[in-house]
Amino acid sequence: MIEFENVGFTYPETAEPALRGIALSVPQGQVCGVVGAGGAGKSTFAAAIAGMVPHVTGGTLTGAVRVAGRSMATTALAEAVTDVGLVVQDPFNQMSGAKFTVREELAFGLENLGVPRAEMVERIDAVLAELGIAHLADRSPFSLSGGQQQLVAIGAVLVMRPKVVVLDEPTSQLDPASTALVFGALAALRAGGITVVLVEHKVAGLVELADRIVVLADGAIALDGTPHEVFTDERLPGFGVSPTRYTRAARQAAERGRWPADRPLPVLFDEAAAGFAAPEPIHPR
Ligand SMILES: Nc1ncnc2c1ncn2[C@@H]1O[C@H](COP(=O)(O)OP(=O)(O)OP(=O)(O)O)[C@@H](O)[C@H]1O
Repeated sequence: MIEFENVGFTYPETAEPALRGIALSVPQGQVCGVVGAGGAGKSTFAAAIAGMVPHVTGGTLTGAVRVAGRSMATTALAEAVTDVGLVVQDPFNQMSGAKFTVREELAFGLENLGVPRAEMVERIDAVLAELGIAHLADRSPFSLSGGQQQLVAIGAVLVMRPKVVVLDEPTSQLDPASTALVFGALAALRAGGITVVLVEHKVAGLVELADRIVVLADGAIALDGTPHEVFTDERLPGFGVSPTRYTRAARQAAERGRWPADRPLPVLFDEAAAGFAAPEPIHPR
């Protein structure tokens, strides 16, 4: 669904490329998490999938980024929105600012596309139900919590029925309760079979949601694997990404012979609890 063919990108008036030699293929329905240190290129990578790089940023893109077989470099942004939806950190900035209710906010992009009224209502009702925000339909978007606003921003993307949704740190400005709302919405997207690319620092949520994790470092792919492969990889801290506290604790325990040798290191609490509760290995005297 998403193809990067040896992609490099340099912002205007900068010397160092922000992306280098990126080659990857994200199949339809996959949830791909993206992590990496500050400045590693995560936002640039996300923006390249949505065509903002290079259409909005300018700069020099080499190689090809394709979504659903279409090259994003030659697809007009107005057309790309039906293929890829982009959700960014700050929900406030994503509001049209012109609309009085959540329902009208969700109608905004559809009106621009000229979608017939009856279909608009159908699409909006379906998305409100999917995200569990039907009760907010007649509220002003500006009266909502940050988490609710982010759900509206995700909803505004979903009504366009994109094939791919890209989210760049959608929870970074949110408190734990709002973060939980957004992760709930992402789980609904996942269940709906949509292809998702999620740049996210909150590892516990990411590990539960993602099928795959890509680690970016200096604009290149440093690691690419399942959440367990990547988050238990000893090289991870070298790329500026911390393993979870459960992996760290179990690794220390393993060094002291106190983690079952046949058990993979845990990433999440439940796996750690199960490993620590396992019977002590019997040491021959
Ligand atoms: N508009 C821009 N113009 C010039 N350089 C930019 C621009 N945006 C980002 N960069 C540079 O490109 C590189 C990658 O930045 P990017 O924002 O993609 O990284 P990131 O991994 O998302 O970082 P963070 O986690 O801090 O958001 C960095 O060196 C950054 O300084």
